[in-house]
Amino acid sequence: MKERNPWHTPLTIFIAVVVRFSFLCLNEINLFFVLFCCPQYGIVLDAGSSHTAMYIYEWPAEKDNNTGRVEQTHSCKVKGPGISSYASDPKKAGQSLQVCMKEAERFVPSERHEETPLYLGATAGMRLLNIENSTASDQVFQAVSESLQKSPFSFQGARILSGQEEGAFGWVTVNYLDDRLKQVCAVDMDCSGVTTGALDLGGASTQISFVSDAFDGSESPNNSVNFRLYGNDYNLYTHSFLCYGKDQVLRMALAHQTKSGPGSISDPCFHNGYSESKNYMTLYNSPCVSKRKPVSSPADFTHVGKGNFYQCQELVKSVFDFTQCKYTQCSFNGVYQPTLQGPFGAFSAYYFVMNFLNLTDTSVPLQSVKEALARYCSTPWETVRTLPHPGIKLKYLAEYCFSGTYILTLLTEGYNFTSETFSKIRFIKQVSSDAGWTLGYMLNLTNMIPAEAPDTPLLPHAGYVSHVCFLFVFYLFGSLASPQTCLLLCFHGNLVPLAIIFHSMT
Ligand SMILES: O=P(O)(O)OP(=O)(O)OP(=O)(O)OC[C@H]1O[C@@H](n2cnc3c(O)ncnc32)[C@H](O)[C@@H]1O
Ligand SMILES: [Ca+2]
Repeated sequence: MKERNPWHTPLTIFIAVVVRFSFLCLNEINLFFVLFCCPQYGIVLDAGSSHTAMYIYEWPAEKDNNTGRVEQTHSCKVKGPGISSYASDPKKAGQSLQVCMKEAERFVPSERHEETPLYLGATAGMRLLNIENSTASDQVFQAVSESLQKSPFSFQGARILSGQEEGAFGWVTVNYLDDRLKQVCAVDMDCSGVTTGALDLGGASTQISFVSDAFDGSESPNNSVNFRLYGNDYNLYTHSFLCYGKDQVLRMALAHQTKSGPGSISDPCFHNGYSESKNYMTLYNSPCVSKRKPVSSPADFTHVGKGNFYQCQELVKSVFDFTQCKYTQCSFNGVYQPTLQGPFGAFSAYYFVMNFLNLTDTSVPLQSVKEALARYCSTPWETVRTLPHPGIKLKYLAEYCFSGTYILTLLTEGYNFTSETFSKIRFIKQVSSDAGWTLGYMLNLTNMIPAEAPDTPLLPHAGYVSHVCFLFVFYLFGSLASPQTCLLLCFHGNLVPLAIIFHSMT
């Protein structure tokens, strides 16, 4: 007769089961906490030409974040102009960021402050200041860096983004938010058609970025950016036009009209009845126009509006150079551009302006959009000014006719969108997070988008919860049924030492 194992008593079996449960619980609770409890944070300051904005991003703490769940949880608009405007008093540039940084301290839990990366990226305003006066640009960076070093976050540096980076990270953001990057493409299958192009219109520069079959980078390597994201290769076309943001183009249009130094101009891009005195020095105080300053002019000129969209369109066209192109095809100013392809997301000023004008519906024929804008431009300034527009600055109100005309001219004459392809554009402000380069920049710097697709996709959270519940129930019933089943289940949890104990008991 087989001798009874002295360990095989109800008490030892009970203890073993309890120990096993504890291990299982610790294991699963640990994973549960990693997934649900302790999010991580990242902060990006977008130091644009017109203003600075702070964005706080949050994501689950799991290491290989390929779940596409980085979310913008808060944003803060810095009061005052962009940091490049503080060239004559750089300390103020640093001080201007403090209110938003204090806000960040409240929105990121204090126990996470130290490990939260903080980045500042500057765009066209600082690019222009750097061209104009690199010492002043260095001093502004010094001041903002000193100010950000005082924050409790892990400051990772302040730098100027190249135009190419600005365009490429804007494209990454749009496609990440649209969930376009994780689509699995079969070998030799073309994945380019499934991405969204990005159109960003700032105050001092504008970017166009898209994937095109017709572009392999060979014709114009400077416009080519290669990405490998989630196992897919992308050869992105991107170009940034410095001075073609809407504020600098307005300067160029005014410079065009004041090149002979008159005391008054009649501007078709401003409403009839608009009349403002403007300063020549202020107008020409930018590298985008400084070379064109008239040799003799009074201190000021009177800027008078005459509200004519079609004449405004002709004026705006004069800021583009369509005469030279050494490539097979160009957009403008001799810049190569392959044939447009795919849907496009247009954000920043594209959205602000078209949204104000009620022209974001691109299923409306392009001709009707132009007619609507022509009607708006011919509205007297007195009517526009006195209609209720809560929260809209008077300066923006005065400029919407010009801005809308510039946007349509840039898209159609500049980038070659036609009546057919215009409908492929979506004017967007947000897709859960704001559209812009900041999210793409942070995803890149924190290595959040893997080059290769993961072998086994992570369990979605709902799946994870059912997994834990299933294990508990399965294990409980199995253990109650027999110690042998209990032994078998021990291996499931890879708890080899516990399994050895069980083995000695049976
Ligand atoms: O990219 P850069 O060129 O550095 O410029 P930025 O980052 O400062 O530019 P934004 O996208 O923030 O804004 C683009 C332009 O839109 C203007 N803007 C912002 N809000 C607006 C609104 O509600 N209506 C009209 N224009 C607006 C702003 O002054 C800029 O001239
Ligand atoms: Ca910008």
